[in-house]
Amino acid sequence: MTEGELLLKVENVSKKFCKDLKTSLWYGIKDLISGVSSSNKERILRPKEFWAVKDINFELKRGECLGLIGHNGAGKSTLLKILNGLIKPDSGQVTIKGRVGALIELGAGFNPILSGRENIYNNGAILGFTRKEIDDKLEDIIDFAEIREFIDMPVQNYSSGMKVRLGFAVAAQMEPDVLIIDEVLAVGDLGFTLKCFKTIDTILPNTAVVFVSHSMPMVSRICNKIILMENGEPKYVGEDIGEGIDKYYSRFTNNNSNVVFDDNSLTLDSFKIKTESVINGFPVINWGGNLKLDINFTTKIKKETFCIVIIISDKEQRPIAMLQESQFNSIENKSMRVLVDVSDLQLSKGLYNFNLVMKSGMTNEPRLRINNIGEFQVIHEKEVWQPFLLRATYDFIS
Ligand SMILES: Nc1ncnc2c1ncn2[C@@H]1O[C@H](COP(=O)(O)OP(=O)(O)OP(=O)(O)O)[C@@H](O)[C@H]1O
Repeated sequence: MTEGELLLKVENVSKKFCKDLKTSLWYGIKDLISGVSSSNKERILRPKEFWAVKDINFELKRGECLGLIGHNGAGKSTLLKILNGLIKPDSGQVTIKGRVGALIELGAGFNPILSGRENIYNNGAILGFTRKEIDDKLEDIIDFAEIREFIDMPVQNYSSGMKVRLGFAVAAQMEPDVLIIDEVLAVGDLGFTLKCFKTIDTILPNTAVVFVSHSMPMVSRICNKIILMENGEPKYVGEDIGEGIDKYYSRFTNNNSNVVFDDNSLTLDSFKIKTESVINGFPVINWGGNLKLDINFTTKIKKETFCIVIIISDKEQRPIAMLQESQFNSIENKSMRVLVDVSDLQLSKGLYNFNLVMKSGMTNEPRLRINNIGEFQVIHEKEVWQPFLLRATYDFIS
């Protein structure tokens, strides 16, 4: 076993499906009769057919983890099934060296009427282990899955979480060379998910992992390569996880700001993020640079003290930071302009948006709240997913 050894090679893999079953069956019969041998025919779409996976290429070495991301229906699971040999591609080739452990669909690979224990033996045998070898691993698998009480119950009576526990325990404890994991991990509870990530960290140096997920924090946590799929096609393939994730998020961005609350005591005229460059439609701020905002509004009531609150959220709408609040006194029907400056912005690389809240400085009651009022991206010259930096001083005492 050598680190860096090529374990998985995917060359020009494509798979087409048909949108309706009747036509699909008809094409199947036609193909059987005519014997589709020419690769040209395989690359042509007939009416109602579409590419679920199109021209995917990548290589994965021992110790590498590939994150496969994309919107619903992008073709990720189909590609995993091709890798696992469950589906034959229409064109292209998959070369795998060594043993494959896969956790693809809930309960897939298990016989529902057999018990958990019997299924462990079945799966082990499929992976090429002898009965004695499985005997030696059995206890570890049952312990890892934490389902000892239910190990002799038919798998069809297992809960979703129990199926995923058993599936991951078998896939990971059988020392696979290539480990394929679909979103299913999300079904496990937090304790089990954390345990799975710990296991992936432990086995990763000896394994090539392909990991499908919609959770970008999970992808950025474990992957060192990424493929973004869109309608079956690779939209980004590379080692800059941050760039792949940004491209994924930018597909879902909507520039419509969202007025959540408005009591008509002031109107927002404009909210501008002042930057020198714009990439892919987003204002760009260099990591450690200055964030400048230019906000214009008109106050409609007099003798009110307003408090301005600006919150920065990430693309999953989690609040990440809040700017220091500030107060101002209103004058009836008066336009006001406020310039905001935040220096040394050390947010991680990625896309962010602002929520703006104007509240009464006296009662704290909200007057106006607008979500997703402006988006920006933080970039960094390094290709790593830089975490949030906290300034610290170190006192070395000898
Ligand atoms: N057996 C099949 N017959 C016909 N179409 C199929 C079949 N399996 C998948 N598809 C279609 O292929 C496309 C890709 O599906 P796939 O399950 O690979 O997407 P995905 O990226 O895994 O999506 P999700 O994030 O929702 O799991 C979808 O349009 C789906 O409807």
